[in-house]
Amino acid sequence: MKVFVTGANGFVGSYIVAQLLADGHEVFASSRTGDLSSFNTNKNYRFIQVDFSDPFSLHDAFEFVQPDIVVHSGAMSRPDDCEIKQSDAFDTNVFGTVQLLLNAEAYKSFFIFLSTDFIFDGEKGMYKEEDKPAPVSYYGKTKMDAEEAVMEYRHGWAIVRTSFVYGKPLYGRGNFITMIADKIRTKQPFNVVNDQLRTPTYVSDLANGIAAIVKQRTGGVFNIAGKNILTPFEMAQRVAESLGISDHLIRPVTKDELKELAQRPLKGGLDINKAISDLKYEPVSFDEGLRATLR
Ligand SMILES: NC(=O)C1=CN([C@@H]2O[C@H](COP(=O)(O)OP(=O)(O)OC[C@H]3O[C@@H](n4cnc5c(N)ncnc54)[C@H](OP(=O)(O)O)[C@@H]3O)[C@@H](O)[C@H]2O)C=CC1
Ligand SMILES: Cc1cn([C@H]2C[C@H](O)[C@@H](COP(=O)(O)OP(=O)(O)O[C@H]3O[C@@H](C)C(=O)[C@@H](O)[C@H]3O)O2)c(=O)[nH]c1=O
Repeated sequence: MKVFVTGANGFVGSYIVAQLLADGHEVFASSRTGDLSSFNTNKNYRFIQVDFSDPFSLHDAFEFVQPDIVVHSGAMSRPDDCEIKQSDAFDTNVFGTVQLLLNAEAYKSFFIFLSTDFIFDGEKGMYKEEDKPAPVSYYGKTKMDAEEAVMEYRHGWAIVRTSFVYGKPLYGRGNFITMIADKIRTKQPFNVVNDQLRTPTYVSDLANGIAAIVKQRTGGVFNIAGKNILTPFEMAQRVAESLGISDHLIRPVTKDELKELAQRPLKGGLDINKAISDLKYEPVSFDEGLRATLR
């Protein structure tokens, strides 16, 4: 299959590209800036630098690729940035997604969209696919709006909701786990929130789940996340145990003490039973994911 992947320079996107290449697909990786990967020796790999919120360059990219499948991972993915730069967040996360859908329509591409547990309000927790979105941040609102556009698409779509992705970056940005491991190793004082609940997702599991959807072209909404629910402080404690460091300076705080810019769902977390039954999704435990991330 010819697969067009957006956000390929990103933390998650780089793993999606690696997995699809390993599965033998022809991968057209795209990002706004230049290729950061070392995949260019692979005959099934091409890189296209394109801003998906620019209709003209995107039209040329699609005319060149004519993809069977689009995996749209690109986004303005930091909730605090989205809260303060809301027009940029809308242009990237909503308008950009609509531009991709309009171009995909011309080639009847199957469309896979990366979404988030941040579309929920965090009152209930452990959300199922059929639960009603009610975002508490502008980032979450842009992803909910983009989901609505994807659901109008007529040539086959899947929405992959995930949460708190972690792992060893290939070349994309770091993540909470790699950041906190550094604070623990270097004994830096750091306050970590202990009243938010998340289902941390090992990045290779997420890429595997997406690869299963690419292979089967299974339509619908899927929660692809980890199987354990923890607070970020509990995760930090597990990181310290995994590193065998007890004299670290990580301290628990409440979300009100942390004073994050964007509001985040208190009880996040995604129920993954549908992915387990429909996609044969089998995520590792958080401790297994940590070992792979920290080794
Ligand atoms: N990481 C997480 O914990 C979670 C992530 N998600 C979702 O998963 C997806 C991937 O997240 P993640 O890998 O962490 O994000 P990153 O911030 O690591 O990567 C985002 C990517 O999007 C690209 N991008 C942004 N704007 C544009 C644009 N206008 N045109 C082209 N490319 C653009 C960036 O390109 P460049 O670097 O070249 O500028 C970058 O490659 C996102 O949709 C995010 O919302 C959902 C839940 C949790
Ligand atoms: C910076 C900072 C964060 N934290 C906590 C807040 C948060 O719960 C956790 C992770 O913070 P981050 O800013 O890395 O991630 P955050 O933006 O909270 O994570 C979100 O990312 C986007 C893309 C999503 O879609 C969500 O699913 C979720 O993964 O760390 C602290 O406890 N102390 C700190 O000083």
